[in-house]
Amino acid sequence: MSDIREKALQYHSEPVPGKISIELTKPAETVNDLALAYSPGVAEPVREIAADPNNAYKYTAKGNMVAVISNGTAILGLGNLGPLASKPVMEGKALLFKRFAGLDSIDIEVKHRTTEDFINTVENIADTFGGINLEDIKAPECFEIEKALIERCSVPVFHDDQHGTAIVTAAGMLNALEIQGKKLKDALIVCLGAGAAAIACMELLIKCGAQREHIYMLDRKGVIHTRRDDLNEYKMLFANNTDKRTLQDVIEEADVFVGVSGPDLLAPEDLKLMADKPVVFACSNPDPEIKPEVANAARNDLIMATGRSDYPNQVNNVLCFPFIFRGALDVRATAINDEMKIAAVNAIRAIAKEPVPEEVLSASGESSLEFGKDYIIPKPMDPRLLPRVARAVAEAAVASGVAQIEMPENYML
Ligand SMILES: NC(=O)C1=CN([C@@H]2O[C@H](COP(=O)(O)OP(=O)(O)OC[C@H]3O[C@@H](n4cnc5c(N)ncnc54)[C@H](OP(=O)(O)O)[C@@H]3O)[C@@H](O)[C@H]2O)C=CC1
Ligand SMILES: CC(=O)C(=O)O
Ligand SMILES: [Mg+2]
Repeated sequence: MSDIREKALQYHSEPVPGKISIELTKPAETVNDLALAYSPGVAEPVREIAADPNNAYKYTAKGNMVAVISNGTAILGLGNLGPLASKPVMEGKALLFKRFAGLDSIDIEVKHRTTEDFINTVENIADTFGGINLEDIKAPECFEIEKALIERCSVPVFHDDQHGTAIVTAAGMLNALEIQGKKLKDALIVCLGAGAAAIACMELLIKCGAQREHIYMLDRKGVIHTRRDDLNEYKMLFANNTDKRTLQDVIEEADVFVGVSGPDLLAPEDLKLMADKPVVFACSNPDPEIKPEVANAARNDLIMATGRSDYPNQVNNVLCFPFIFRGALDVRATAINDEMKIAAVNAIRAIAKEPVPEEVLSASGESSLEFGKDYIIPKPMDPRLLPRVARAVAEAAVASGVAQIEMPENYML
């Protein structure tokens, strides 16, 4: 067994299987405790909630609880391996919610026959939670699922692979282009992948200033162009009127490569065709579109990021989802809208430009980190992410009218 395989399997199996458990927040030792926790005392909050559903926030764990829900159809870049196989990733997301934002989270893996079955299942359990984080659901079904659930649920529903990835990609990209002396509005962009992450990343980059006609998107069949007759409505939005057909055709003189597709799909020869000072985000997990050591051997003027923790510049939705849900739940936002997403982009990118705390250096095994080629975006364990991103998101929710309560006094200060 390889070193990482052996260590990972041991980590997941010992001392107890899995990565999460449930803890009690109230005493449950005596007859009196049980008379409050269960029968007869529990009837009182039941009556309160039946009279006003908002009382669930007062008397249950709902307001601090996020469901991580998947059907296992796009588990990282490993593909459609089914709901049960996605459980380690979903437990992992729950671990990250708790570790980074103090949010309780439970993973739910759903078997279903039709897309409508999945939507109904989630809709029917949504009120139990403060928010729903959809995860690793493949395109194009993920778009229909998220849209239907946003319409039908009163708690925020957020497909992390779309919007969490897009927020972190936009934050990292704006910083990387700034370091390379380029502007997003001028950048020629190649996006390998045309699924959940790709469509959302490109849409958010456009909202941040990129030009749609400067983007070439590719799927398994090559460049997405107007003469193809096999495009779904989401890919159609990125169809270029062009004669270019292959990755090699479009990557020539490109400023930016975003990979949200699969492993080892960008060859060093392709990378050499890019413009001076390119930005390469090879974000497929666990294996990127090009390994940093291969990319850096091919040219030395690039900024390189991956989705992994073991290389510099981790562009991964972990930098977003714990904090955006924290902010959303703390003002009881009914949705996570564009204003909240852009607030998260700006808050994340600003932190990378400030001196790095000692504890982050120590947790990263680095003696120094400074805004530049190898440090375009904060590390996930940076303690400034929680207060800064959550506050920015909560303020944006209040300002944009989706918060159901006011900003808590001195929130995250
Ligand atoms: N770093 C991060 O934070 C994140 C990274 N990702 C990574 O992005 C990747 C995609 O995830 P997601 O969008 O959720 O999955 P989807 O299944 O929704 O989309 C996958 C897309 O990749 C395309 N693709 C797959 N293989 C190839 C190939 N050989 N050549 C060109 N295109 C290819 C598919 O093409 P087609 O449409 O033709 O099938 C599809 O458009 C995964 O590797 C995942 O790990 C995702 C989310 C977050
Ligand atoms: C990071 C993540 O969510 C993914 O690769 O799917
Ligand atoms: Mg994912």
